[in-house]
Amino acid sequence: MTPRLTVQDLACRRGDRLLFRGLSFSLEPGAALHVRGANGTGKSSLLRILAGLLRPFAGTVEAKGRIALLGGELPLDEHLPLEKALAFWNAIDGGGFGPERLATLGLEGLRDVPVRFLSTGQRKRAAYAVSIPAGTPIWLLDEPLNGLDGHAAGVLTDEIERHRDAGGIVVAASHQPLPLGKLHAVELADYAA
Ligand SMILES: Nc1ncnc2c1ncn2[C@@H]1O[C@H](COP(=O)(O)OP(=O)(O)OP(=O)(O)O)[C@@H](O)[C@H]1O
Repeated sequence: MTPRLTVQDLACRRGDRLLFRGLSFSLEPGAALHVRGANGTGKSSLLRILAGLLRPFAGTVEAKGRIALLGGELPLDEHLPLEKALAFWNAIDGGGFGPERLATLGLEGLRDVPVRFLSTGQRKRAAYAVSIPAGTPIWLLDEPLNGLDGHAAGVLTDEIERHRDAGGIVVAASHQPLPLGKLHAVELADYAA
């Protein structure tokens, strides 16, 4: 299936505040959208709407293809060693984080370390491992490079670009510049209610 992500006239309300409204875009294979905006403008909320985890206040989201979300939290048991915590999800959805994936993400030396002891950047790399399964066509990435050192940021940037070259779609929310080619951008302040 050729992936596509189309949003029409989207509005988001959190609590009693309308964060943005009138947002529309359509992404084709290979496209990447940078969602920009100051803290609290609704970047994470938009990603959760796109992932189907939050109901929009108005408008529609049409996704063709499976969606993976790299959110702000690490969905791993904090008390388990990293390898066992990942294996839990591997058993459930046949995730693709074998030894090769751990090596790519620089996690192979951390298999026996309890998740709660991982550093900020290590947690981010583990989040990629568990949240972005190989072969998922639409990637939603919340602050994709925050906390990563230069090497890890390069590895993940290359991975994102390879995903696009293979026809994948990326929506990345960040208030920092993203070193990705041919980026579309949307500034949430332009859609503030
Ligand atoms: N469950 C909730 N109920 C009410 N308000 C919420 C809820 N979750 C988030 N908000 C509010 O919605 C607004 C947008 O939050 P969101 O996390 O989407 O912003 P953001 O642009 O991603 O911010 P940041 O750059 O700080 O990560 C914030 O003011 C936040 O307090």
